[in-house]
Amino acid sequence: MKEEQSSLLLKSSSLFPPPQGVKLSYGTAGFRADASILKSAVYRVGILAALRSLKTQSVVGVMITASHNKVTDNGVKIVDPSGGMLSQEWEPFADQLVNAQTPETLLSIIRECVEKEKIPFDGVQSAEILLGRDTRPSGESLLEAAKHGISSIFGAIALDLGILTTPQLHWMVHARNKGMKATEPAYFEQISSSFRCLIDLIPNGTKVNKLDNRVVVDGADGVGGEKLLVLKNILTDLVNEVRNSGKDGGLLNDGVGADYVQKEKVVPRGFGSNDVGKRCASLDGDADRLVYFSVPSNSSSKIDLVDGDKMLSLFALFIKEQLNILTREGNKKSNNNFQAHLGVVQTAYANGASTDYLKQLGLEVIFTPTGVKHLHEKAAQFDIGIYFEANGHGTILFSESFLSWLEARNNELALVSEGSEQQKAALRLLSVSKLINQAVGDALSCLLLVEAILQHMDWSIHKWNELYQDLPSRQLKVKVVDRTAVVTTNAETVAVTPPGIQEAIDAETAKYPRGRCFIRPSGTEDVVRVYAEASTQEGADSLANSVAKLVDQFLGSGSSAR
Ligand SMILES: CC(=O)N[C@H]1[C@@H](OP(=O)(O)O)O[C@H](CO)[C@@H](O)[C@@H]1O
Ligand SMILES: [Mg+2]
Repeated sequence: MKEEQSSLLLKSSSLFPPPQGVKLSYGTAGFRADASILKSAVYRVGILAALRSLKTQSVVGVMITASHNKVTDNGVKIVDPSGGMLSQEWEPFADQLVNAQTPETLLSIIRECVEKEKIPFDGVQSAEILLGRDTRPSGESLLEAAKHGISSIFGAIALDLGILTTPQLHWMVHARNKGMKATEPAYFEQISSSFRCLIDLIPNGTKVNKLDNRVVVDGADGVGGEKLLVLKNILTDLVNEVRNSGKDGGLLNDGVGADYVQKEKVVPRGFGSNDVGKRCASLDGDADRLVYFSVPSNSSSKIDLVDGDKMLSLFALFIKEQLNILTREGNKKSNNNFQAHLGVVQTAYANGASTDYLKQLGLEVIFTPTGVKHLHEKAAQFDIGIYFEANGHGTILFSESFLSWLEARNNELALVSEGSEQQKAALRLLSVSKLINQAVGDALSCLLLVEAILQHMDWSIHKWNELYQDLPSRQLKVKVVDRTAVVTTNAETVAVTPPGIQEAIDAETAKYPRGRCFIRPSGTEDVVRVYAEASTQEGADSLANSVAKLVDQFLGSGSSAR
């Protein structure tokens, strides 16, 4: 590393001293903490992003968001050239970099990484980083810190894209590296035109959302609400109303948003008994999660939740149907056949009833630890891989080889049987692959796909919800002295430490019919999470409470709270 580069790094890093006595770690989705202590971390992530871009000789992204967390929190994560999460191999380096106490240690860690990773670091190669942030008030100054980090690497360029949803930034990084247009209008154009294609391909052609039967969306008072209003202007018959759009002064994620709705199973602010029977949906604070819900007639605040597992089931059913049409009878004559391997990926938080349902459909179901980075990696191993977290974060990945086969098959069918059911099925799958975000779970594109499939099936939200009945479940958070004392294995379903806790959980679980329970340390909050399922709600609640007490006993003081 040249002398000028080293002194530039020493000088600029001295402007961003790390907070004393704080250790941050690159958790489930990057660094997250109270925004007031994040400047130094974000500055250093700027440096890291520039190094990653040099290493991969591609465009990378930096997103400043704390998603569903409270408005005073913020966070930062890197988007890899593929549009996915930062390669997990680089996470330890991110931790070291962010926790280095002095500019000199920081410099020596950078030097080590440059050497180990053989990063072309001569100031000749250039790095390019796309920057985005959500609507948090702290976002602007944190974004400036990221720019400082980037510009402390010679030849690195930062492109500030302003306020974006997290999936928009992922989509743009993916698009840029594929040589496609990576702008917000290009994003909206792609998702809205592929949505229109799906609608045009609805059997018998005619169904369009009746005006009084359009979805009502809770925007979590965040960036998703703002962007959905843009989409509403492009697809005028899509959404009935966007509430909590962030424009009317409501506080981000405060009694609103997908996380609140999914975990508390109550209506978000601004919804109530007037909404009985309507199809409602909720985005999270950075619009990478989506859940649906309806308000039952006997209640003003309780909801019937349609979560990520149900979305996964709906998508799986639709894709499977299209694949069946494409490969049935008349098709066998074609020399151009392909047995597409369709698989689904879930985490331990998936409702047990959803897993049973997916297996009944004949699908291969794989489990990974929590966090999209794990699910995405597994889903990418299928020709078509669908992954969802129960909280509504997920997408459908199509392999390059399947897509090229599909394009060729579609062209072949267009010649021999244009407009046939087979060709329509091919076109539907092609449209889904363009509509659904190939980089990461995306609430806006998932909303469009759900809306298109419900119209295709001519299903109400109730009919969709009846695909299977969720097993009653309960989630709790327990504050403990040191959550890292909990170490898990088997896709987080078994706690290896502290010793004896798993046996105690098993003994408790065995008391409940259809009981299932696990604990794990959160990667985004300073808590241990408890998840319990049982055949009744009382059972699930009581199992979760007993296990929360065990966590308290084994891990030291803290109060358990929902
Ligand atoms: C139970 C739960 O919902 N956990 C969420 C939450 O992670 P934790 O590590 O559980 O805090 O935030 C992650 C990032 O948004 C998301 O991927 C994950 O599913
Ligand atoms: Mg989110």
